Amino acid sequence: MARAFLVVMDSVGIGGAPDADQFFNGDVPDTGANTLGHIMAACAAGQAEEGRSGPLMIPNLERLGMSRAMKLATGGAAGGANGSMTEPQGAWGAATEVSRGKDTPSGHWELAGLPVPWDWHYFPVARPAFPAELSAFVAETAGTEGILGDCHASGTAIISELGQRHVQSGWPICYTSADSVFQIAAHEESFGLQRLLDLCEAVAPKLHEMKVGRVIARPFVGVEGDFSRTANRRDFAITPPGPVLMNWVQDAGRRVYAVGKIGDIFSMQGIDALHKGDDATLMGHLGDLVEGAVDGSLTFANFVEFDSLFGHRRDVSGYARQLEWFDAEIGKLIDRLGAGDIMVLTADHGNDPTWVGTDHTRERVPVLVAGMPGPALGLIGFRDVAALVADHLGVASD
Ligand SMILES: O=P(O)(O)O[C@H]1O[C@H](CO)[C@@H](O)[C@H]1O
Ligand SMILES: [Mn+2]
Ligand SMILES: [Mn+2]
Repeated sequence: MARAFLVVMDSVGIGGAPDADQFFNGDVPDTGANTLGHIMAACAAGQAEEGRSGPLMIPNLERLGMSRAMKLATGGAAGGANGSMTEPQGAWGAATEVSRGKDTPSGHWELAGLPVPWDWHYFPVARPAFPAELSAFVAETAGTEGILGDCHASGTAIISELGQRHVQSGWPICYTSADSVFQIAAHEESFGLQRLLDLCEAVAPKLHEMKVGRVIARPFVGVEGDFSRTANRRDFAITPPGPVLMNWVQDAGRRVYAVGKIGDIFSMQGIDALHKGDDATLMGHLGDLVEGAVDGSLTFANFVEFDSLFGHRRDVSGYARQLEWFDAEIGKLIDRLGAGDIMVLTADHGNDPTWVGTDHTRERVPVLVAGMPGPALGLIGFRDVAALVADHLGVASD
């Protein structure tokens, strides 16, 4: 029986969102943002030479139609990592989001068939960013006299700025971004990792009531001048407000495997087994599932490091390296798919590393389907990805 692998390259947008002018990095609208396109251009211009060199080489994504998808998304010139516009080997298209958020849960829920039915709550770009009553509640729950931060920030910048004050005072560092998030950074040793996770879990229901999408634990280690975040991040997200692709698959008696952040993003809804780790580890898990996932199953994977390590950090060379690594690894897995399997490669939003600010960018995303030769998918909606997967598995999509 056919299997499906749905793989989200977190933040690998391809430009062209028709409503980009309504989304911002600071005061600057996202109009013209194009994560992959601008990385390709920087590479071709010799401006992404750290740890790699020359034009972006992503031959496996190219053979599935990446450049064509970008041309379709933007209505513009082909671009292309290797300049090739050869006939794609799989079905390909570009998808547009309707949910009113350019964040990870919005993108993933809609890809799983459930556009977000509400407006998220965002915190203002001001100091303090949080209502006094909320800050007091967080401090009281933490058992501290107050909180640090209370502003929009980049997570790496704020631990370097406030890490030492945090270690000395014991107060948690609370910050937000253009996403609907409440993030708490704390030192794994001086504050305690478990204490941080417990704090996030305890305050999450109140923030979810406010329609803040996620409370995120951001543990870090190190000493003044050398603080660094660890892999122990945890997201406490609002539960999806209705059934999603994974429920449809389970309801048909099939098995659902999740790889990476998918468990957090969907609060484990509709998931039988979860595999976690950094992206290299996740690629190993995905390979094991290409070998061993049972017939008729869905595997839903997220590779987050494009976004977290490079997009938010506006690191063009790093993003290009990650794309080239991912392309080489995913190419091996595509070649190992069984007869009747499909692998859908897509993304949840953009995060253009050449753009201003440090936040996501509103973009269309690629939809490249290995194992499904056929006509171009054209310009579709995010939720059509769920329908495509459900249809392939032969499960009802409602
Ligand atoms: O700057 P860091 O802490 O990585 O935060 C980023 O990660 C958050 C969640 O993905 C985004 O909302 C953005 O703020
Ligand atoms: Mn994301
Ligand atoms: Mn992000």
